[in-house]
Amino acid sequence: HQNFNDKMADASQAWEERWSKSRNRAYYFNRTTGESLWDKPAGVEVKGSANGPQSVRASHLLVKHRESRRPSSWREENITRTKEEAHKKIAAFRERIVSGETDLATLAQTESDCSSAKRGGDLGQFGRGQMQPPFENAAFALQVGELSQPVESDSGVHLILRTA
Ligand SMILES: O=C(CCc1ccccc1)N[C@H](Cc1nc2ccccc2[nH]1)C(=O)O
Repeated sequence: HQNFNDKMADASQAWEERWSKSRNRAYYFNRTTGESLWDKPAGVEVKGSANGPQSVRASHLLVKHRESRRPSSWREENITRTKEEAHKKIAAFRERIVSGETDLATLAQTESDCSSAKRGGDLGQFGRGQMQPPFENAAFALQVGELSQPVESDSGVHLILRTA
């Protein structure tokens, strides 16, 4: 049988992050003891579950176009650019971010066609099932700090930065 110290060692390795659909927030579950905590337990490493993270935090810059689900935004009452023109704009924005000339949060504030522009594109933390599938799949595939390639959704063309 395991002595006390071994049992404690196992329990400290067993924390994993999960997503509460009811509360729309992450929580922490210990697979060894079965306990759940809302706050991240201090001083222990929390693994994403085996199949990737349960939730991510991301910011994005959206360029809408004439085929967007809602071709209007705080920036532009009636958006008429073509999808091709939107891709050109997004590619140019991505180049400026990758070159280090600016960053996504700064650009999103003036250029993003999403209301999150005011918050530097920050969408907060989200779990699966909340965002449009192409956006969700791209965001969940990013490492923390990684900038996506251009991503198309029904809303338009996005650049996504995973922040947590
Ligand atoms: O849906 C929203 C609001 C998103 C939001 C979430 C959390 C905080 C702030 C904003 N805005 C749409 C544009 C839009 N479409 C999206 C699709 C996926 C992710 C973000 C998106 N933003 C629009 O304005 O048409």
